[in-house]
Amino acid sequence: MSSQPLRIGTRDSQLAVWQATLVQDLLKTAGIASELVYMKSEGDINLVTPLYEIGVTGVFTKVLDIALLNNTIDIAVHSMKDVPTQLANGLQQAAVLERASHKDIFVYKNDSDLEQLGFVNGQWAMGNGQSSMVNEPSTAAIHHSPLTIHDQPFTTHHSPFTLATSSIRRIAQWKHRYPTHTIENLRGNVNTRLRKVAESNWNGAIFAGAGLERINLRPEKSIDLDWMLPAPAQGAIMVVCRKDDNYAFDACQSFHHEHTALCVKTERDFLRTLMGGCSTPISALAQMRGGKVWLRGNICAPDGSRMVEVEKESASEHSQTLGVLLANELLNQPYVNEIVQQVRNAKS
Ligand SMILES: NCc1[nH]cc(CCC(=O)O)c1CC(=O)O
Repeated sequence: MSSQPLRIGTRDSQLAVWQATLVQDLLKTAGIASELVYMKSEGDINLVTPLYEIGVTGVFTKVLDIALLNNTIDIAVHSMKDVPTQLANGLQQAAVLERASHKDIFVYKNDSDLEQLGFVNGQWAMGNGQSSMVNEPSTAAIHHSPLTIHDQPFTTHHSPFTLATSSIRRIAQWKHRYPTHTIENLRGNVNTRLRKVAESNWNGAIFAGAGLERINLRPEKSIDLDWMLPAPAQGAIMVVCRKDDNYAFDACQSFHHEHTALCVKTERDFLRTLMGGCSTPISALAQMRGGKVWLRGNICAPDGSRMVEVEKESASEHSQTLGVLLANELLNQPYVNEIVQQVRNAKS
């Protein structure tokens, strides 16, 4: 149908352009011509009223959603963790790329800071009440939701420590582990945030490992936060197209990564079942293990005073519903409804 190049919409940050260029290269490998269309995520788009009706949400994705629906681009490339769990009406997922690192990382100034965080001899000390590191989950064959209620912080010496991040999810998990630390706001794209950290007196800041690694900006002084559970779909890239656009959809199938798509779907089902919307203190990580899907997820009180975490492994026939199942198990645990209420109140 189309001999015109596919128009790939992207935000104009370095990371967004890198991700869109990756998709362009993959399309080229599949013999499909494309071009990049750059958009500002905060533009002066005069469509405010219809937005609600067409179901557009998401500060990073809105402009590209509208461009798709207005037929000025054919596909949009997003960091999947920024995409609302409910896509705008008229749009569909065309592909999910193979996941890069899902981890949050800590970018720091001085090696002595690591000791203060309990990272000694190349290992994270466990806080009281902490279970295994999230990136080394238990390998028991099948287990049904062994539950851990984490309500005791990691304790270390009480020197002042300032962490910079604006993510509710990262703040909550950090405060849960280090309740005495000070948190500073840090906004902007990754380049801006790295610069602000370098110019500040803060001890350090948290970034998504994938974001910095993709554009070769991961500093030497950085460490994987193996105890922190990531945002649902962190490290994955999603390509979106119009629902009726078979050409664009088909064009993306050569790089659709089935395992990644199943894992991030599971994480996003977990998130959606607990609470619609993004920027919540809800974390989740799903991984394929010997043909099964393993999922761990948690919700934190925004002030870090509590964290409730659950995990479950599913035979493949149940993998489509694992995220919903685990979220419902979490909702039945003590404190969770209370935390959900706190989060809802904080958002409205
Ligand atoms: N919310 C911003 C955002 N969205 C996606 C990434 C990084 C890439 C990814 O997670 O896939 C980042 C930056 C960060 O969290 O440090």
